[in-house]
Amino acid sequence: MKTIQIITTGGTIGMAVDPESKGAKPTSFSFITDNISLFSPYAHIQVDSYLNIPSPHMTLDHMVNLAQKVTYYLEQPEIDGVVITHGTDTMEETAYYLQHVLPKGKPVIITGSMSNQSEASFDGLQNLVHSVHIATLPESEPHGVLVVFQNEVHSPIYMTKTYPDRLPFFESLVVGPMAKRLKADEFEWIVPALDHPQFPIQYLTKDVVLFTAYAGMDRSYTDWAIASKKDGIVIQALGFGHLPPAVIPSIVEAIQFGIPVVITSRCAYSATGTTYAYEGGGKHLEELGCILAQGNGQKIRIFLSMILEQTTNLAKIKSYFS
Ligand SMILES: NC(=O)C[C@H](N)C(=O)O
Repeated sequence: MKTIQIITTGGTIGMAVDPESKGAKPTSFSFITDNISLFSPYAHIQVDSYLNIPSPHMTLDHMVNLAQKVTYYLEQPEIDGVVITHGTDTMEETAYYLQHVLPKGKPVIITGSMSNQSEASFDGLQNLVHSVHIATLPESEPHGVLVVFQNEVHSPIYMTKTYPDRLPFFESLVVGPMAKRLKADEFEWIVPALDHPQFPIQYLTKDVVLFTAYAGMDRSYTDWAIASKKDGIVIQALGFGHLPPAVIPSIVEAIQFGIPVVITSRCAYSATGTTYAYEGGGKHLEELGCILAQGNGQKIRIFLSMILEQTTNLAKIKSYFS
């Protein structure tokens, strides 16, 4: 029988309705030990009640400390895999970070819930049992970090929270889920493990900001980023990666100051390209020294933060995005 280490960080899965405020707040994870018999067909579990915070409270420091804790457990010969509970709001950022920094070999699964423990629809127990099961499967091993939610298994590279209030909650836009749980304990593995760079970093010390472009945007956000000496700027630009002309002089200044400016798209199916040469078009932005990136803004921000721990050379930074 395999041993799976559960690490709690919080999220709705660790919440119940607070009688005073009548809203969901962090409570305990005792539902795990109360339901141990549901886990025992798959694995022996150990629970590290590490944190119980809502995921909007997650910081880069939390992610770094979590990665260190997960690494510690992965290094223990008696531990076969790790399952992390996490709030769904920023789950994609933490999952993406962990995927790029953790050693490969043993599965690491991230899960949570959309209903809290006071609701009849509480989905945390099911998601957690499925996650423990998936952490024991050899098919999970090449993937490294996976997100398990509502009978689907996702890659942190593509999964994103698409609906805050209804199914499917999470989707892997472009590729779809890596695997689906078809019925009791049967899985269909659909997409092979994806390639991605590994960063041998211990810390995230850089301050990278993320803006969304809009019709009529001016240079005030980017000017503020320059004046505040931010280490990097990511802009979810319009369409295929385009910006209003009023932003451009500030972008030029940022690049002159050595601040990398990374352009992604505010479209749900985010992609950028050099189709347009007009002022602020993708071709023009690239000529100015902007880096065109594929992926959503919140993940590109984590990606740039990791790269900046390795290099601040603009050409080298750009090579990570090719
Ligand atoms: N479903 C959830 O977990 C949402 C919650 N606001 C969180 O991210 O912590």
